[in-house]
Amino acid sequence: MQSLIKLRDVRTVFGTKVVHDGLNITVNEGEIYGLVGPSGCGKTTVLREMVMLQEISGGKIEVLGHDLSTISSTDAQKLRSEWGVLFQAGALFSSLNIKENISLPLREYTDLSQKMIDEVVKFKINLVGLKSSDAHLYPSQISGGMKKKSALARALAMDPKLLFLDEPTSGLDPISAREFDALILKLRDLLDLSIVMVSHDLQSVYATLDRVAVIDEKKIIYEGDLKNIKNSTNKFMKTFFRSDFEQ
Ligand SMILES: Nc1ncnc2c1ncn2[C@@H]1O[C@H](COP(=O)(O)OP(=O)(O)OP(=O)(O)O)[C@@H](O)[C@H]1O
Repeated sequence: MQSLIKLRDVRTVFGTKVVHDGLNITVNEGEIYGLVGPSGCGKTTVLREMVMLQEISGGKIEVLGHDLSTISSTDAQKLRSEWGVLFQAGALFSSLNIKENISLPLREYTDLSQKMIDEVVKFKINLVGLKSSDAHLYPSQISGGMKKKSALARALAMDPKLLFLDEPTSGLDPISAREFDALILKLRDLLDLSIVMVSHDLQSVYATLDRVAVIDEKKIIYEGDLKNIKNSTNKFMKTFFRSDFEQ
């Protein structure tokens, strides 16, 4: 199996605060890989480091065969078009409607004609389960679930191999959250995606993840499938995966 993302001995320091001290992570092709851990352990920061929004203080990150610390700006620009990102906050531009939001990456990274862009956007809107008639609505006019779907459609605009999701079900009601889990699984199979997902949502973790990495005390304290979790003696893991320990 090919590994698409490799973090080796990654260190992250903000001022005097050490957030990560030697993270090792391997994300394989085709898997849905989760990052969990206590609040403030640096899950979002790892995701930002993987997509070149945050520099690391030490170690090495490789994504799709590129060492991020030595990559040229041309390769970096190309690499950015090979992944999609769904961040927790500020997902959509409020002054643009759904169609315009999804069009953004196509305008930035391609020279497709307006007609082609409209076709791609129409397809993506359908792919995530929105209606064609939703295209002209603005973020303020749609539900939380629809916003997440729109942001997902935008993340998928460029047909990425890799998708990064930061707490995709946060703020959603339980029904919409489970619907979003199902959508992620469906899209992974349909589009052959590899997905890295930060989550606090235990149901989502069990419904979607193939493997999980647990960050605690600045390190990865567990990396593997969800079956072996109950052998852990770590306090966070015992609390987070409580139902597994009670069986
Ligand atoms: N740009 C920054 N400058 C200074 N400190 C930062 C910066 N970004 C993150 N931090 C700090 O790094 C730590 C990890 O933050 P991060 O948001 O990655 O945690 P998290 O695990 O995603 O948290 P949560 O689960 O609460 O969302 C926090 O203490 C945060 O304050």
